[in-house]
Amino acid sequence: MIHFDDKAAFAAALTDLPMPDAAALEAAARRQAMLTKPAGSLGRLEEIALFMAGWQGRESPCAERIRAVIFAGNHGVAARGVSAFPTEVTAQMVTNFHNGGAAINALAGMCGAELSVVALDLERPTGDICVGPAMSEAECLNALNAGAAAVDPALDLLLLGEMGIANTTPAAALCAKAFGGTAELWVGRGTGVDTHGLTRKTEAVQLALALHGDVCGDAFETLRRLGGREIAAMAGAVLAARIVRVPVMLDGFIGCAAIAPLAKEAPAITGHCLAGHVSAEAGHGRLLAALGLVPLLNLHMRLGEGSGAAVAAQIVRSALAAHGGMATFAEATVAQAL
Ligand SMILES: Cc1cc2ncn([C@H]3O[C@H](COP(=O)(O)O)[C@@H](O)[C@H]3O)c2cc1C
Ligand SMILES: O=C(O)c1cccnc1
Repeated sequence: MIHFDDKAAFAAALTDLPMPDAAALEAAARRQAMLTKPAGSLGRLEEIALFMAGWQGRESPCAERIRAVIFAGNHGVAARGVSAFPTEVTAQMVTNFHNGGAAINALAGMCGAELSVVALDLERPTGDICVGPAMSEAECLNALNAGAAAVDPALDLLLLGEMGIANTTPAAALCAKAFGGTAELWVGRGTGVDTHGLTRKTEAVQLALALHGDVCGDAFETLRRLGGREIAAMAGAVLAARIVRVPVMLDGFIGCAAIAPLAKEAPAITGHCLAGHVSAEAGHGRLLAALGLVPLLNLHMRLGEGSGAAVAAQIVRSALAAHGGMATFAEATVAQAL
């Protein structure tokens, strides 16, 4: 299991990212070329099969062991009226996840994922990012390691989700810090705030950037100051998954914002990540473009929880079913292209 001993270990891991298995990639590409279809006719399904082959290190990758992890955390900035819902909903939804009643329970079931829920100190919200750092160094490191601990090297695919009332606000701050642009450019309606709520979010992001913008020296410090526990956990999970070459399916705006500070330092961090979907949250499309990711789906979802990632995992399963299950031209005695 991966564990980051201190922030220096986290920073060091970010500068030493493993790459996919070139031999497996080549073998998978050779197999792909022999399957009974015109070259490229399965479009992105072919790319996904090669992506999975490279990270799993085998010619015929599989999607049997899929885990969806939902990290939950509470946010001090919620007190500024930046969400349409009260903060109790975070813990209530955690109970709902355990009872099987949330969207992600149904959707994880459909893609064959086991669901794991990691509640991170819900009774202790982070500090309000407008007046101080979200977390102490120890809290941030703990959150990163909670994410790393959710990564089992034996997984075929890891889906990352989150639950945390108000977390689209720190997510917007992380995007603005990593990729520039005004607060307005990155804030969106989240759970459905009205125009006044949107103004309060914009102001909160502006205050947070004014306070921390110049002192976020690296990815750890940025996550610590502007992020939140579930956000840092997703970042830790992405980096840990990379170390053990487990491919990751990202979900919506918050999950992608979690890796923005990492991507600013090490753009290659997205190499083992697929973007499940582009959510309806205003900044998500722009964020995906900045991360260099092309979403698999655009279903106008704006839920979080890993819901879009779980739907997209079914596309991965389809890609691998074709890649592993189709006959070759030789096996099926089908004539090849002229
Ligand atoms: C019942 C309910 C279930 C959810 N599941 C995910 N979210 C999503 O909404 C929150 C972010 O939006 P904001 O920043 O506006 O609070 C996060 O918890 C996210 O996971 C939910 C929100 C609610 C209300
Ligand atoms: O993009 C998301 O995942 C999202 C958007 C709004 C609210 N919660 C999550």
